[in-house]
Amino acid sequence: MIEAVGLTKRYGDRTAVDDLTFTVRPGAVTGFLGPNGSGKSTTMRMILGLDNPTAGTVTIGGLPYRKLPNPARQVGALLDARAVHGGRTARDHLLSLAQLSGIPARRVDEVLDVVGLRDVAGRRTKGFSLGMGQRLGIAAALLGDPQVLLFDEPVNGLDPEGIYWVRNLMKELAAEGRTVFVSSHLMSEMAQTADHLIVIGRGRLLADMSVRDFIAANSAGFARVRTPGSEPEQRERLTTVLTEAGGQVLPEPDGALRVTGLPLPRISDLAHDAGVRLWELSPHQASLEEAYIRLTQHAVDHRSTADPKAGLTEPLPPGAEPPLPVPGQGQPGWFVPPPPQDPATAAGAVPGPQDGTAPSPAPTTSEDPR
Ligand SMILES: Nc1ncnc2c1ncn2[C@@H]1O[C@H](COP(=O)(O)OP(=O)(O)OP(=O)(O)O)[C@@H](O)[C@H]1O
Repeated sequence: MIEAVGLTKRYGDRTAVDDLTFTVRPGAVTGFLGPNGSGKSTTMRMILGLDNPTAGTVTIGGLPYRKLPNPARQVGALLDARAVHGGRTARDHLLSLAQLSGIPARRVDEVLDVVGLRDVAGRRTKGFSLGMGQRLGIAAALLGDPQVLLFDEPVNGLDPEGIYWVRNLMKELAAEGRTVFVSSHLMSEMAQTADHLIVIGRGRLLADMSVRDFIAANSAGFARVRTPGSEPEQRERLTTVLTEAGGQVLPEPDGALRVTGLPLPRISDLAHDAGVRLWELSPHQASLEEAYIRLTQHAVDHRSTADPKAGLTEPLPPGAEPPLPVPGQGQPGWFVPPPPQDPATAAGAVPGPQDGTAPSPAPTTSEDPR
């Protein structure tokens, strides 16, 4: 188990990690998510004793990393797969790590098998592809058969087969009862790998909840409705009746209407009663990726000025609902699902700096299985 309490790191006047409190439990894959520069690597380095916190503490199994009796046997980490002596073979690299930590040499061949590098174990690592380097880094993390594993962006540079393999490996390690903490800036990746999510933005905690709760709290459903394009008055009439019936209606750039707050059969009945013909009435679900973008949109340091999503940081007029996205359709400024309506369903969501409230750790419900 990893426990951070009030963890803070400042570099000069730059606060990289800001008062983070969270727990990473065994038996689950915990995804550590945040935009570029949000403080994920800095947090991981502090967990591993490579950086000293400016304030707060972080412990592994109750002890700071540097106080662990035999850290390599208890904690394995992949931080930077390129941090390898290129003149050494993969086997020699792992052998030297094993010797440093008193790990038997036979374990090297075991981990080479696990990561699928046995056939190239005698090759110098400077000729390795990015994916082979990642596999070697993962082998090094597994060397001491540790109970706690940290992986910083482990699928970077991997092909689809490699990504699939890493995903399954993480799940297997967690199923064996290990603590698996994996950073990524890709929500789509984490949604498929992680059981639990810790989301940060500009070093601050934004969410600490299960993937299931995150989906329940952030996936928004909506209906897409289209009337005959040559009859704009039908579209206007439909907008009026749907709004009067309590729906929220937003025009889409291609002429369709996006409707929330009314079930599909009700939309159909209202259109029929108003004498409006429908050319489309379809259900849609806002994706988790879009929910993640909404959560972190005010915590992004670097944004392309040519990015059409830049529009989503524009403040909405008072009382206006943010428009909903259509998955897979590029529509400027239309990417963000609304926040969950019922605060009870958003358990674990932590107020972020964007709303001016102080962040606080999420309530935890599950017991430490160890
Ligand atoms: N040694 C350092 N000196 C000064 N600033 C640093 C140092 N290390 C990190 N930072 C700053 O701290 C912030 C957090 O960086 P960090 O690398 O932890 O983010 P990250 O979430 O891992 O980003 P990425 O997804 O891009 O890897 C950034 O603004 C970074 O520039």
